[in-house]
Amino acid sequence: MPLTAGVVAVQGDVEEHADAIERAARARGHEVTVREIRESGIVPDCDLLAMPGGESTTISRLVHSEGIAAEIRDHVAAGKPLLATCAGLIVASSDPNDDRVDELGLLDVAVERNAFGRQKDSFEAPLEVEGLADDEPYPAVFIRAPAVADVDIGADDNGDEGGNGDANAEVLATWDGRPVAVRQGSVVGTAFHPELTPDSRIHGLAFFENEAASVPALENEKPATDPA
Ligand SMILES: NC(=O)CC[C@H](N)C(=O)O
Repeated sequence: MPLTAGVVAVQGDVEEHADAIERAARARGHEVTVREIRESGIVPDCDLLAMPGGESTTISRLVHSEGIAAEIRDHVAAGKPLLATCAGLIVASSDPNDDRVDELGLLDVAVERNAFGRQKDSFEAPLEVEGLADDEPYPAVFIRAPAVADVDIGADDNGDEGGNGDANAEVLATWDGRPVAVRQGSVVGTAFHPELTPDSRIHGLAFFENEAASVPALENEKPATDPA
């Protein structure tokens, strides 16, 4: 059975995420169909989900108004993998430190928007990322990126449904002393844009090498831990 992947397509690098998902999946012997998500009704069919960057206030407004927010929460509650990048990480967090963002509360972390300042609007950094298929630094592209300000802040305090079960958020990578990649259960969040490099190891980590996430097994499968 081919996998179905969804990319939240209200804003951001939708095609680039779709390409990275296809590369990561095919390298592991999965066929994958990628669907763009602009309205409700698609997420329930998806095995994997990516929520791209863009502008977090806009993305959060649209995922709620289109009825996608509740479906993303159900997806995560079912243990299916979600990769949330840059503004997607802000929206997935439990505390965006900004009232204009209506967060999903899927990662028990607080974030700081635009944490790396104006001078460094965008930059590339070689990151050591825990859990990658090999030890090569990951070439991470940061664009007006957030950072994680606090890990494990517990359930969100605004009464939203969601949260991420009993798992703790763990830091997978830091830059400049600040956490920039985190994982909690089946959710991986990055402050950077893994879709903007040819290196699909972050997509591989989020979707195929995360033991806490459920992805349908391949038929006649060798274990999905085989590095690509
Ligand atoms: N590249 C991005 O996704 C930038 C995120 C944006 N600075 C925000 O706070 O929403």
